[in-house]
Amino acid sequence: MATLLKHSAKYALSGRLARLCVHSRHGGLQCLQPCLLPHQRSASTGSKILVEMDNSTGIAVLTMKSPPVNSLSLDFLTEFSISLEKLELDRGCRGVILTSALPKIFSAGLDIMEMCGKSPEHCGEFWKAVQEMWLRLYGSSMITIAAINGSSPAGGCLMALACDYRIMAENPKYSIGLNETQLGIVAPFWFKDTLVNTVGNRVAELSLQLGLLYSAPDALRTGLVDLLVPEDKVLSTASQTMTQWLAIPGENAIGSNPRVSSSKVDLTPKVHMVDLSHSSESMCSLNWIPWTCSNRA
Ligand SMILES: CC/C=C\C/C=C\C/C=C\CC/C=C/CC(=O)SCCNC(=O)CCNC(=O)[C@H](O)C(C)(C)COP(=O)(O)OP(=O)(O)OC[C@H]1O[C@@H](n2cnc3c(N)ncnc32)[C@H](O)[C@@H]1OP(=O)(O)O
Repeated sequence: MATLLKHSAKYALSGRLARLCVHSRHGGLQCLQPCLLPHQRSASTGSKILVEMDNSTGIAVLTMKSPPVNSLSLDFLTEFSISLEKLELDRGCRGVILTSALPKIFSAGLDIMEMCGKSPEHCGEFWKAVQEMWLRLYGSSMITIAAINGSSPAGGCLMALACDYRIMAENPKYSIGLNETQLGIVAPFWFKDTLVNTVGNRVAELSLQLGLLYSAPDALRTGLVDLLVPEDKVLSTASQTMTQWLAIPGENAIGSNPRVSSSKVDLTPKVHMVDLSHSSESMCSLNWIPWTCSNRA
């Protein structure tokens, strides 16, 4: 199943990303600029994402750096998916740590401005980009660890949930959760599935119905995150954890598919790209998103 998803995700993405790459060669899209650092490290940075690859460990750190709150705009999501695809294609990269460069914020979730008074075409494109981000992260054959060093509501929480493991700063001021209902939105079924896979049915049910945002300690209690550590240890703990995970036989294990993360087998919700974009268009044309309505009033 994971292989299937991975291939279908790759198929779904390759056309779009290929187009974007061609586009970028003509200068229309932000280009990731490679540069070399000492100790077998390489880095590439776009305007919203920094990717640092350590070739000696096979671990890449993908740092979101889009002030003020790393909101998931169309540009952000596109750059994110391109960065992840590049790592996926790099046979030397075996693990990705996702973190934020911003103080106090991991990601504020979907960019509210992308959902205000936009055309159905833009909404469709935006929503497709949200799906692509999720497919790419959840279906990744690399080990993915979220180093959650700040608050992470809604789509930010989804990003973390799409990773294999979540380490959060033990700051009680930081919160995380799928709070969509508090905003008058229904979390799509694949948000729900991703949450259920992590915390189980009952916790997911309560979380979604009440739109709960959990403090870091409560997130640990419910299983929404796997580990709390002091804020200044989030990244180093993520690296140590990644090293442990990478020591588990995977690529060379008997009967395994190369680089397919076994933890994801049979857990993958089925997502149909066309169905979801279609629903986003109809929701949009119905002014279903409250921000859209209030902005037009
Ligand atoms: C029409 C739709 C088209 C297609 C979609 C189709 C279907 C969709 C169907 C369903 C979608 C359901 C899924 C939704 C998932 C989501 O992610 S919805 C977004 C939810 N996000 C939030 O609710 C986060 C809101 N923000 C916060 O809680 C806080 O800002 C945060 C804790 C992140 C940070 O707090 P703080 O440090 O105090 O900062 P400020 O609140 O002062 O914010 C600083 C500036 O950042 C701006 N900002 C905050 N969040 C967002 C955001 N999500 N998008 C864009 N901008 C954001 C905020 O306005 C401040 O800006 P300013 O300084 O005032 O200019």
